[in-house]
Amino acid sequence: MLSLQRSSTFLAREQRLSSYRDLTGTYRSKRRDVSVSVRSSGGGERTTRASASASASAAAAARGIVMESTNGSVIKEVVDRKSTVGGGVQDAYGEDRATEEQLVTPWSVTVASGYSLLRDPHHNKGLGFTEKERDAHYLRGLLPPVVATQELQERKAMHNLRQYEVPLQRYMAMMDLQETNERLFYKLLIDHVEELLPIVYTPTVGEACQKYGSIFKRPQGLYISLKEKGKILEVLKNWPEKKVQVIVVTDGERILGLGDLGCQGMGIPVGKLSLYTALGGLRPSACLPITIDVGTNNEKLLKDEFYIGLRQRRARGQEYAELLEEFMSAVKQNYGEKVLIQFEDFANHNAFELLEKYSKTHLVFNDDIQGTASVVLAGIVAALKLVGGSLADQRFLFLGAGEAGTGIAELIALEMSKQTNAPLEECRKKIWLVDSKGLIVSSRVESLQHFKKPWAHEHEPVKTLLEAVQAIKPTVLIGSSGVGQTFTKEVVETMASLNKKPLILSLSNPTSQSECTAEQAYTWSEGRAIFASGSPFGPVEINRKTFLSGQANNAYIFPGLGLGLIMSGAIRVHDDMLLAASEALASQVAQENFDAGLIYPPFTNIRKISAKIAAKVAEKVYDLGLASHLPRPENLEKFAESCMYTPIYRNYR
Ligand SMILES: O=C([O-])CC(=O)C(=O)O
Ligand SMILES: [Mg+2]
Repeated sequence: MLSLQRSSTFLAREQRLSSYRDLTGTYRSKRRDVSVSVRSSGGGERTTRASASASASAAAAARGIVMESTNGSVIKEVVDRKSTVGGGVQDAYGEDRATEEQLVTPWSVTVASGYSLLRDPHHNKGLGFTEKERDAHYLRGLLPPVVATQELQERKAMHNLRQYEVPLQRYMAMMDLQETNERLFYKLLIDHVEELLPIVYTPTVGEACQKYGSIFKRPQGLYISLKEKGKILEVLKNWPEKKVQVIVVTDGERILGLGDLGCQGMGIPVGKLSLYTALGGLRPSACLPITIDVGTNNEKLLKDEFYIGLRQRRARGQEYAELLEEFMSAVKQNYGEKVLIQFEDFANHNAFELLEKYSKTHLVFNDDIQGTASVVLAGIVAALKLVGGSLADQRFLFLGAGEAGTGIAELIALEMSKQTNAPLEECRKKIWLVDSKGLIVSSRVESLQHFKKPWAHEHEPVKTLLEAVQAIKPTVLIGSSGVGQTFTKEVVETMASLNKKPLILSLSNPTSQSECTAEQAYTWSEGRAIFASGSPFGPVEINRKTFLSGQANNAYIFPGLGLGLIMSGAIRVHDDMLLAASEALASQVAQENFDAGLIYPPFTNIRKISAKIAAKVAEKVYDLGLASHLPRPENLEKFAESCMYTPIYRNYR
């Protein structure tokens, strides 16, 4: 291990000299931001932003000369740890390989200082700037005298957050923190993951998306609308970070189980990516949230004066396909083929098509189809310890035959086929799906959408879920319908009458859309159900006995999966990687979890779990010959851990 120091040129004084007050007395800058390519003398190219008034510095920087600000201050900041692999030197993600000699050669970037430093969320430390830093970086007088540690700031932030009783207010406070002091935001999220996950993620993020227009303060992520057609590459270039490694993109048509929220779906990519960093250790600057706005068919939003998106109905067909094609090509052109693109919360019809089309040419995966499948398979495999029997001994019934339902069904069938050597087709026959028209059976095959066809087995028509439970006699019941309260008392009671330990998974999000609550599942099954849900439920007390339930949410999988793909330099996603992720997660359920009736490990250990998932995924990537970061690190789990971002404040010297 060695650490890389890079020197940063701070241009505070130049900034001041070139600033003036406008007529309203507001401080204005004469400079225009320009993109500048900064090349280290060692040859590794970095692109950053500098200012035109600093063009001399920029030009010098571009030639690899370390510039000093006009008063001569140069700041060195320690950047993320580097690891030595196979004699060459590689950064934590396998990027920018350089020799040791090159690494000690400084390269320069321009970073704000003084007043601007306090308003730069990536570098701000609040009251955490030391006396020396205050002197060196023009902060004297801009902060009160006290110097507060990050731990103290964390305690204060948590104290303040807990004063809010309304979850949406906590969400807004967290977003404010992310936008003002990124490292403190991640420290909070990592150290209090169980408490804060329901705030920055489901269920509160769902409400935030519904009200996104009215709570909107500062833009987060990148908006690409029909207006940007023909200019998407330019739009991507406007994003300030150049080393993007993962993009989460939505078109907002099916946000959780809340339906079409159009442009306001942005809360989802933002939330998912904050988990990539907090749970999976990807650097915040490597994460890019994107919302593609092709309109919305949500009448309420179209009439809402605070709506932030295009006020038109959704583009479909060729117009939609062309915009997406331009987007996908622009991403590859701008970031290369190793950037991971996670499709999130697209409606069924587009989700399957986009995945099918772009999985051949890009590093893509659909979290709702594949991430959910991987996490649910893990829960089922773990649950077998409590339920008994093998995977092939179970009968599965789904309510909901969309992305999640068919995605999970297919991954279960694949795993079953792997375990038993039975043909996939045979394994699928143990899995039944109910959609809005009843049980999916062969007599309906002509009218079924293509992704439902493999599940049309021989059976007489069955109209309702209850009748389907009675007819199929499942051991496992899975809700993926996006419709709340559909696992009725009769349905759960029937499951309990058929099974000693019925496995019931209510996956739909947010909490309002859950097929049943934890309390209902435990009460109606007389405490015999093994239950997990997509959104979290607290402990339930029945007859003075406490029941816990796990969260079957793709948040267990995508951060580790993403880390594994990125650290190995994967160029394609393969089903075997999803199975590997699933096995890795299932193996993390400890005896004490089982004893408490849980089929998932607690989120408190999630960074360790993510490292294990990443290692297993990377192993598959290497085994399948899809890795571009060579040579393969010897200990993948240690390597994954060493890659992970930590939110501790850095020293500016
Ligand atoms: O976001 C979540 O909590 C899980 C998910 O992908 C969805 O429900 O669409
Ligand atoms: Mg989703």
